[in-house]
Amino acid sequence: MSLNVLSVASECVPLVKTGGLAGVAGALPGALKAEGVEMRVLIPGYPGVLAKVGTGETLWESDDFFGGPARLCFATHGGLRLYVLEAAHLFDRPGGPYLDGGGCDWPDNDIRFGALSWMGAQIGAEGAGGWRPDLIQCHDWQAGLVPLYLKARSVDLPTVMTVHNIAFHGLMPAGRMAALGLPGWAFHPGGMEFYGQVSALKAGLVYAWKVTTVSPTYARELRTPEFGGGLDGVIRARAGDVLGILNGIDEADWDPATDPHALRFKQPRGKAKARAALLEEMGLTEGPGPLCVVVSRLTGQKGLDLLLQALPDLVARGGRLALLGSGEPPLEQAWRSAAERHEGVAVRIGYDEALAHRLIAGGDAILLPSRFEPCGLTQLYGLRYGTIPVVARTGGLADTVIDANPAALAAGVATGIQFAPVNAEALSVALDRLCDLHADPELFAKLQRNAMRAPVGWQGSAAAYARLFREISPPS
Ligand SMILES: Nc1ncnc2c1ncn2[C@@H]1O[C@H](COP(=O)(O)OP(=O)(O)O[C@H]2O[C@H](CO)[C@@H](O)[C@H](O)[C@H]2O)[C@@H](O)[C@H]1O
Repeated sequence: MSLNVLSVASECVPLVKTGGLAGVAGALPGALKAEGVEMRVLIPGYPGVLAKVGTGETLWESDDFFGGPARLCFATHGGLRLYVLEAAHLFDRPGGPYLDGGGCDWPDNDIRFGALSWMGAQIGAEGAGGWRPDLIQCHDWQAGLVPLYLKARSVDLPTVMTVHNIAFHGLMPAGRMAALGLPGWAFHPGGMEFYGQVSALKAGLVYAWKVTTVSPTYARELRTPEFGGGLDGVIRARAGDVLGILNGIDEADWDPATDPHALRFKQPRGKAKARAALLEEMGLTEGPGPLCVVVSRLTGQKGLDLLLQALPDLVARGGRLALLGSGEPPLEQAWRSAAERHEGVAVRIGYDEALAHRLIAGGDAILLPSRFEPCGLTQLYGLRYGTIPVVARTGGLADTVIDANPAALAAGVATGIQFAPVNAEALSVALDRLCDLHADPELFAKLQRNAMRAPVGWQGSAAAYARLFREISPPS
């Protein structure tokens, strides 16, 4: 029997993307279709979204929705069925979904995403345009208040809180509770309170029926003070309800044989042209070592400051590095200077989807020295393109890459390199191992073939989500 699921997300590919959450929110509806789940996505009507989906049918409207007029409309785009929350006073702004043009959080993000969550609960309670969800999936803090809004309305609808990154809590001053229509009874340490403030993510973790995160290892790590971001106690308290389900990637979008952005190939040996084109595009010369690539947000999480420290060793071994990223200004600056200092290093600061494809197609290896990584997507793209992932042994990186240790090499199952602990020395050793493997073309090609065969799609994970959804929503 078909199951209706509403997914509430602050970003969704192909409409708006700042990071991995958008890829997951955009891919899950398609992947779940085969499992008999109809998933519709509720997203904010940012200008870029409205420009793409146009004016849909109005399903709900109000003159005073958190301080201004708003309407909910239904639209379809690229196979997605969407509920778009149009509220100009909240979402019609320049800049990104969360930050203004200067890179600062919008001061009313709590209201903006509180409003999104309220609308999720509204659709849960009353349906929209004749469609009613059997369950709501809430992505990260921006949708964290949905389960609480439902509870406050005494609506007993199953909810799943999905954590893509526990580092973002969605904190708001307690004084905002009235404006957000949040119930005072939930403001205590066992509820939504986090050290005197409201945490939207904590509300989701406490009041959702189930909690998922994007890899089994991250699900275990979240129970520890090191990775739990102050919410490890809540996760431990709900241990029986927390499940790690690995992300997949969109295998049509990320297919080396059909990629519209890069030179195409089917076998590792076919990568040579994409590699040569990439060296040229990035202004790098051929070297004796591997061509390493990075596509990443530039934040402390991603550990790229560690790579800056390990860089001289890599370059000394004839390695090359091409990096695409944007994020924290000091890191952007440090990478710009690294490119000036080292001839073998090229850096592009910015967000560029097409270049990301060319980097992943042309690289020999993709580097993810993350301090924590709930799942990670670029190592999965790397596997699919035979671009060997060199990863920190944490979260989803530990779950998706098989280290090329002697046993795995002998068994013919190795797909990449893992390192631990996550520091510059261990990363240097890993890069040294990469150089050694790369120096043996036959062995390296074997690794690449293994990588390209590794399962990176949604199939298994979509089935796991569907099982969980069915387990908690009784047949209607
Ligand atoms: N400068 C740039 N130009 C072009 N594309 C760029 C880019 N910078 C990043 N990207 C793209 O953005 C996405 C990043 O996804 P990740 O999973 O690697 O990390 P993120 O930390 O955003 O996601 C969080 O959520 C996801 C989804 O659950 C988890 O996998 C992850 O571990 C968690 O931290 C990838 O699709 C990547 O190609």
